[in-house]
Amino acid sequence: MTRRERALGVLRENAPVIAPSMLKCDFARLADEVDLLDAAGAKALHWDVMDGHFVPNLSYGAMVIADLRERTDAVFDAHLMVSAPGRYLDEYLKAGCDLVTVHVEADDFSPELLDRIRDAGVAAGVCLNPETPVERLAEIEGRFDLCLVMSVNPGFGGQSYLPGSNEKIAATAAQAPDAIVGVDGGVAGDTIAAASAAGASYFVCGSSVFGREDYASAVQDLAKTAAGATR
Ligand SMILES: O=C(CO)[C@@H](O)[C@H](O)COP(=O)(O)O
Ligand SMILES: [Fe+2]
Repeated sequence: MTRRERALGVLRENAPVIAPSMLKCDFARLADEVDLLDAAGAKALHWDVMDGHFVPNLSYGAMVIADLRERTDAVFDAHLMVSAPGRYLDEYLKAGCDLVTVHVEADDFSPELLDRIRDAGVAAGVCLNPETPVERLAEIEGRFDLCLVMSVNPGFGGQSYLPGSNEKIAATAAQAPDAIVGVDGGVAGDTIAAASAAGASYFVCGSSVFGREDYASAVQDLAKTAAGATR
């Protein structure tokens, strides 16, 4: 079984999936945070990679992700907020990521970039910034497994969920019915139900997990709220 097949199985069988955004964890205790999330039953960990160019912030890269890979079986999702994902992609594939998500707005984005991810046996994700229309998905139809709708401007955790994000989720689900629809930014107890009702099944949650003492109840409460939403 490829990493792609395993990851898509995990995300579909466990939907709605809460993926803690590691940007918001305590970096001084990074390995412990991964262990705690593993014990909390997190099915996916979302690694926000930032180059200080595509977004005005820096985070961590493939070497850090690789060193944490063996600590958990959770799906490793690398969200590449970098201007040149094509230049660095191989490092993330080698680091053991199961899902690699690239932005259509990146300088070297191309449909072939998504093919490279899948050819490596890894699930291909595509991400849309808030101002990017869902029509951009038409040119890459059938070439991605997950579409991540940014519900904040990328670069920082702890921002507020942008109005219009749920309409964008619904439009994405209509445009790409075979893909998993994810949402990233400001997803919390008061926003997750409407996002779920709009069609999202993969929820990146930073502050709403790491802001809680007990990660297991945070993940369970968010998943329960998402699952209880009616479409
Ligand atoms: O990609 C990003 C930000 O660029 C996100 O993954 C955030 O890190 C999510 O954090 P919260 O908004 O949930 O606090
Ligand atoms: Fe992210």
